[in-house]
Order: sequence, then structure tokens, then C-alpha cells
Amino acid sequence: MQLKVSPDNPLEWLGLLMNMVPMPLLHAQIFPVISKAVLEAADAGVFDAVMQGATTLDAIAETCKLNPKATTELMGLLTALGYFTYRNEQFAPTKMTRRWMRPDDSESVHGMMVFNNRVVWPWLERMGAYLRTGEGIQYHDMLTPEQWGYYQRAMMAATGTEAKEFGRRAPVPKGATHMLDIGGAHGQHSVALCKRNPGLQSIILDLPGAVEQSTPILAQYGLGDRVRHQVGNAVTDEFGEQAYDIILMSSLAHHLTAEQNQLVAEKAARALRPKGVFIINEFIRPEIGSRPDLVGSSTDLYFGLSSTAGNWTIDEISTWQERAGLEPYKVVNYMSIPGRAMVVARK
Ligand SMILES: C[S@@+](CC[C@H](N)C(=O)[O-])C[C@H]1O[C@@H](n2cnc3c(N)ncnc32)[C@H](O)[C@@H]1O
Repeated sequence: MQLKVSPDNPLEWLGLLMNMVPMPLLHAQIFPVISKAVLEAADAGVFDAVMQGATTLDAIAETCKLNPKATTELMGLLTALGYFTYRNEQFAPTKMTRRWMRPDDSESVHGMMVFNNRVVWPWLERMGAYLRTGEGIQYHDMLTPEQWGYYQRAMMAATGTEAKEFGRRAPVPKGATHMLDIGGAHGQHSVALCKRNPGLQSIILDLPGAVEQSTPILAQYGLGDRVRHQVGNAVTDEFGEQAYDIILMSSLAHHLTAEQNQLVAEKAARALRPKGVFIINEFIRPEIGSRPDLVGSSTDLYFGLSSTAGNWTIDEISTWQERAGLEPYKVVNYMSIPGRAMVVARK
């Protein structure tokens, strides 16, 4: 899947072909404004307001406590982006808005927008410093309890779609009963597998700030003790011996160094039962110069900035697993999320 500029007519097609369109202006001027406008709109409740019936400019401005002139500009942009249609001076949400922007829907990305607007946006200011020093923010060491809440709801929002596919396609050894979900946060991956496998139960190991904020999220799924949190640290804690059939580490490897990931793989290998699987679920770092993958490349830089680490290639991930004594089993590429894969090894 590619994110591309597509010409509307033959003249524009020719302009693009002949390099007459200053594409870098798109990145420099248009993309930053689009991103911030969408984040502020979500945070101010604009999408929800229209879905709840505030369909005129005045009603949106009043409901969301926005300036009327600025609201006109904002709604013009959001309509051009395909979030709304506009007829007879009334806005209506498009299918995209109804599917992805409802604040309380399990697949909504609203939580990610609030986190990115309130917490992540100021981090982007530090991109220049990161590029000069290679020192990222290490945000897990500095979030306030309120920010932990935004973070955990953002992870839940980012994973709603993926978790469904994970539930269908993750390999589950026959008769599996015990799972460990390292850095599992909201627990959606564990919930998806446990719902499909009635004999399975899962422990979600995560940092104290995450467990505090994610406990109410997990309770909503109604699986009780079958999926429960355990406060711990994947780097410093042991996972036990031959205790699990499935060990999952989803979206944590990109926060850890290669040495830390190797250490975690070795502890996971000891904690697996024979024929157990270790699934590293991750954004995959594209090789420089390979087919463009903006999700893989932009998350790589973003995780560098936010955690000093970054994405890893499939080879790098498999190497940690093999050095830990596990055998490569399979790589499952997601259909719903470009640039993401499960790299699975077996004991
Ligand atoms: C990006 S989130 C991923 C959450 C979830 N696994 C998913 O795929 O959506 C990373 C999670 O790892 C947790 N985490 C970070 N460092 C950790 C550590 N050293 N030990 C355990 N959990 C950690 C964070 O608190 C957070 O909940």
C-alpha cells in the first residue's frame, strides 16, 4: 500500500511526470498543517459533534467552543480531506469518519489523536536535537499519570483493527493453555486470542503506569481472571521456566536496544514450553532504498526520537530468536496494517 499524490487530469499527470510540481512544498507546508488540524479537530470534539447532529458551521463552533471564522477554515480543510461532505450549508460525516472517528468505538483512532495532540506534538520539536545527538526522549521514564492514560488509550486505538487480524492469524500451538503478553498494555491481543481459544489464559506484563491506566480498559472485555495484568519490567524481570505456550511481544522491541531484545528473547526461550511460540509483533524497518514504505520508515524515525531505539528488520528479529535457541517458524504480514508483521519462532 502506497501513500501517493495522484493527478486529477492529464495536464497534472504531465506536470508530475516532468517534475514541474514542487513536491517538497507538500511536505514542508501542507502535511504539517493537515496533521495538526486533524489532531486539534479530534481533540476539540469536531468529528463527534457532527456525528451527534451539529451539522452547520455555527453549531459546530458553538458545540466545540471554537472561533466561527477559524471553524470555517478548519471545516474547509477537513471536507477537502474527505472527513465530511457539504451540501445546503450542512456537513455530514463520510464513511471514513463514521468508521474511524467515533470516540468510543473499539476500532476508533480517536485515542491516538488525543495522545498525539497533547503529548507527542511537543516531542516533534525535539527532532533536530535527536538528529544531532542520537539521544531520544525515553518517554516511558517521564510520563505523568495523566499522560500514561492518554498513552494507553492511544495504544488501544492504534490496535483495534490489528488485534482482530491477530486473533485470526496468530499461530496457537495445539492445546495451548498459558500465554505471556510482554508490554501488553490494554491487552487487546491477548483478549483476541483468548476469545478464540476458550482453554487459553494470559498474563499481561507491563510497567506500573501502564497497568494502572489499562486495568479499567481490560475490564471492559469481560474475560475476568483469564486475562490479567502483572506489574513488571521485561528487561529486568525473569519470566519463569517452561511456563507458557505462547509468548507475545507486540510493539515493545522498537523501544528496546538490540542487546535488551536479545536478553528478552533468551528469557522468553527459557519460559516457553516445548513447541511453544515466541511472537514478535512489530513495525518492520524497510532497508534504505527498498520499495517505499512510509509507515515503516516514519515509525522508525519516530521511535528513534521517542525511545532512542527504532524499528528492526525481519532478519534482526529472527536472529535474536535463533541465538536464543528457538527455530524460525513463520512470518505473518498483516493485511490490514501496512509495514507490520508477526515474526514467529518455535521452541
Ligand atoms: C507501544 S506500547 C504497545 C502496547 C501493546 N503491546 C500493543 O501492541 O498495542 C508498548 C508497551 O510496552 C510497555 N513497556 C515499555 N517498556 C517496558 C518494559 N521495560 N517492560 C514491560 N513493559 C514495557 C509500555 O508501558 C507500553 O504499554
